[in-house]
Amino acid sequence: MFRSIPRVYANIKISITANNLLSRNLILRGNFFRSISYSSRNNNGRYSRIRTNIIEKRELMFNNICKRNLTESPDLEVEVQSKPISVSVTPTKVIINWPDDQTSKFHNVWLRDHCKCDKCFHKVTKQRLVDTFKIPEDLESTSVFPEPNGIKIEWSDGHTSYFRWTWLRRHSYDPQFVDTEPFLHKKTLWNARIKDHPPTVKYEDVMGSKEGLSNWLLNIDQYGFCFVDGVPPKVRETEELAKRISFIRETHYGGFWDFTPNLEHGDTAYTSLALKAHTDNTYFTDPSGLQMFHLIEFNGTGGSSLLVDGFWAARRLKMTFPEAHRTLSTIRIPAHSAGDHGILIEPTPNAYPILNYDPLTNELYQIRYNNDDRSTLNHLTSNEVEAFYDALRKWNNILIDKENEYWVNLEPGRVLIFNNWRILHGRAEFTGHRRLIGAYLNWDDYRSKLKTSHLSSKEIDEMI
Ligand SMILES: C[N+](C)(C)CCCC[C@H](N)C(=O)O
Ligand SMILES: O=C(O)CCC(=O)C(=O)O
Repeated sequence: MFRSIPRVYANIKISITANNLLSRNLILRGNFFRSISYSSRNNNGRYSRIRTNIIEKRELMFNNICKRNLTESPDLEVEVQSKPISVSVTPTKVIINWPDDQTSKFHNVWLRDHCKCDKCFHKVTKQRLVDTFKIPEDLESTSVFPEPNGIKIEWSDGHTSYFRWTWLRRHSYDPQFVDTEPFLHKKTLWNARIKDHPPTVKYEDVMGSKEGLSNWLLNIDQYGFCFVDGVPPKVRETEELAKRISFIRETHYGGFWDFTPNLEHGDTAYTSLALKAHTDNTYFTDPSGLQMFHLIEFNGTGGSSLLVDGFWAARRLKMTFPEAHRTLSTIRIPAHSAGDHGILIEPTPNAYPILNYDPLTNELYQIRYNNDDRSTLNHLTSNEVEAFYDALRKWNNILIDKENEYWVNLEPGRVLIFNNWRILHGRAEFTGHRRLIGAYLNWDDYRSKLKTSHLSSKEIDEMI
């Protein structure tokens, strides 16, 4: 547990004197330290800031307490580090020095544009009310008054803003500090050994409480899939379970599906053929985020379900064949769904890489892979064609490695839901009658429910 962290109080007054000379006396009296810093315009008109810090030994203790606790929760980092040591201003910025010796610089226009007072930000709709384009380009702070939990800023346009230290620390952009969604990034990659302890929750927990729903969603986020046991093997209850997360995504296959191998739709899913590991909807610009399956009737042979952790496979590829990994992260693949009369679905732009990384965090966020739905490769150079097929073979070898394949027999009462942007799924061929029901859910609606089922409204306000 965290020891109670001493609070640091700040009592700072900054004033801008007349004839534009900037003289600032920052007197910061806190339990641990005093800091006196001031800026003045020197002879050639440039601002220089001289700061003398008198830091007593107790401040080191403060830092040590902070450091020991920081590793345990990035959110704590926001809390603990967001009690500034000193604040200073320039004609265009407000500068905050944090206890960990980090310094954030915020443009005046950025702060004014992000003001969260009732006049500038709609408390209910969480939308901006301030007119960004009426903020003076030469906006300056006329006075700044830091308080225990935040800072009040009076602006040259007559407006007053208030920002919580925790919000400023979380949204600092120069530099950036905190991963604003730490709990969403705890991923557990897995291989075939997951069969010994697949993530599983109970239907009555999911339907019965917010905690049950949140736990289900956190499992899906962490493992990429989760079973729900005890679900009545019926359409209504299964559809209700899907809607526990969000409304169902309608596609050209309909909304909530209930299908058998009767080619009701022009897709091999509606046959008894084997389906290799794939993700669905590579032909949509925005592939479904979650896919739910409930096998409610089956009397035949075969038909086992396959799951492969695409994030695990991508990591294996990157470690063993980095060049192939680079190829599949860059070469864009076209896809189509054209089996139904009057349907020709292709994404915009018309091709995406199989492995999609966030250009900002360099985190793998989406796998788009269905070799059967891949369209004609008519846009690659000769070298790219050779590189692509070489990389594809390496990728496929990882997907079909028994070490990485999790085969499981779905059965009535056990619902499977998985992240279609991460988990590849497939099916063994089968004979006989097989009735599968399920649904797609949108990615953004899933992530929204994941956050709102886990975060308080105050935490959500901190994130936006
Ligand atoms: C709607 N339902 C899940 C039954 C079938 C979807 C068809 C799968 C398609 N080949 C794809 O990979 O997206
Ligand atoms: O029939 C199954 O078990 C899965 C079908 C499938 O892979 C799909 O609909 O995308």
